[in-house]
Amino acid sequence: APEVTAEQAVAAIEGVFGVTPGERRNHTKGTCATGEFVGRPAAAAYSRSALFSGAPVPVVARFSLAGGNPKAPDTAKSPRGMALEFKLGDGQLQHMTMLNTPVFGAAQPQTFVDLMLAMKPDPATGKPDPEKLKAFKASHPDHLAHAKFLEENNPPTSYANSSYFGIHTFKFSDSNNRTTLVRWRFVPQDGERRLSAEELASLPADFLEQRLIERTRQGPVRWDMVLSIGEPGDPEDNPTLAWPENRQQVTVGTLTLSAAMPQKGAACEPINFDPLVMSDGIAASDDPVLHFRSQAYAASFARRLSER
Ligand code: HEM
Repeated sequence: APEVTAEQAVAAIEGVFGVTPGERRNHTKGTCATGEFVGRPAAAAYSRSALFSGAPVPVVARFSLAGGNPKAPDTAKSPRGMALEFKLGDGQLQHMTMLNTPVFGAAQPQTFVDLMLAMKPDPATGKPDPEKLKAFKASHPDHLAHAKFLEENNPPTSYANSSYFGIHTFKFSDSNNRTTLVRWRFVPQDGERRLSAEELASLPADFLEQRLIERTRQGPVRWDMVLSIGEPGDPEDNPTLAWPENRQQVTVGTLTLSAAMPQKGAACEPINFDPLVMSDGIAASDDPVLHFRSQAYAASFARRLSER
């Protein structure tokens, strides 16, 4: 079969959620934040990136709910996102565009597009056809680990009480050009907290933005950036497969967010958080989903810009 294109992927997302003119086609509902990142010397053993110099690096962040519904309820059992743009001193940028799930729900772009086609509302009922969703799950085993995680783990009580995972494998290169395969995640110093069943049923549609704004008013909110160090045989190009938990863990820096605000007119709004924007010392693996994302985000970005 011919490979699916980025335009087809964005059109399929629009088929499920419709279009909010001028807005992101996916992760439409979101909140901006600002702060800085400080790397630790331990990182130099893996990457020469200026990100880890130890000097404070300004960060623009965006938190979001997956999907193209601008009014998605904050109780939805869907992924939450954290996107970071690091402004390195020498004009370089580094992006990290993460989810609160340790794995993704598609080993190939086609699986993502097939999910959108299966989720498309039936014109008769206004809801997805349960038979199509069943058929999708039966024919796409690469989707199941992600779906199971979302089913078994309620959403976070606050954006500040969640871990966020880079999910894909990346290649870190040190100053001698020695390469290490890594996966990264951001672990909240406030601790992980999930909604109880009762909160899931009773909370209003909007609380994540207000809680983050209030949390940052009380003082800076921090996450540690932790690497898992890959070993031979670990999956390098499949974001649906977790690495063994006993891989070496290295804390390479701390993210500090000091302010949060609605996205309208704020610094994160116009950014295309393309995950392939990387600094010297950090490079992509061959993961086909990682490479496809860059094209899909560009297509979504072009659409939302043209409507402004
Ligand atoms: C085939 C796979 C995927 C497709 C087609 C896709 C598509 C998209 C699109 C179209 C956007 C909106 C871009 C914009 O207008 O700026 C988006 C946003 C986002 N995606 Fe993906 N995505 C995929 C996989 C992933 C994965 C694996 C992750 C995390 C590891 C992820 C995390 C995010 C986040 C956090 C945002 C919001 C970024 C922001 O705040 O601007 N996505 N995605």
